[in-house]
Amino acid sequence: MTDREDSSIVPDHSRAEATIALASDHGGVELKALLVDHLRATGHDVLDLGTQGPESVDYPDIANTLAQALRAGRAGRGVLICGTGIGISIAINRHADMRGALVHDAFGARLARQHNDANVLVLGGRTTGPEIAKDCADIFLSTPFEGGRHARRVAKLGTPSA
Ligand SMILES: O=C(CO)[C@H](O)[C@H](O)COP(=O)(O)O
Repeated sequence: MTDREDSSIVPDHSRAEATIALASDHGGVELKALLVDHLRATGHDVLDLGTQGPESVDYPDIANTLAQALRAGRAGRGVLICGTGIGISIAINRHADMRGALVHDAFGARLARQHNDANVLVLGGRTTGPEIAKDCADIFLSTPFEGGRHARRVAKLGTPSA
């Protein structure tokens, strides 16, 4: 049997692409746990990158860990959470290949995909309630990018000129 015939050896990139990576600092750890359970219960493959407890950790480190996981192809999209979502949003958007969208409602979650082709949903664990967060995650993960005029604008995000 060749490697190509043995599915245990050939990496399943389509499965990794469908995987959702989640990560939070201590300010988002409870909401992350809730979303991990929710996404698994609704049939998603989930990669939980921590943190796992109340100990204080630094949100830039968490954002960098998630960026590395997406870049390595371990997941196709990410969810990041800190207390407000602000710090971890700033941190993830320092990576040129990451488009993190700090979202507070369903409308923002939908437009973050349709217009911005965001690959990382950012939430605030101390600002967004569990039902709204689940709604945001469901919409974010099921909404396609519209392309067209938005593709031109998204392309410009990668080439700041001033
Ligand atoms: O929201 C955040 C960053 O934007 C952090 O979660 C927050 O600053 C952590 O604060 P503390 O150390 O007081 O728990």
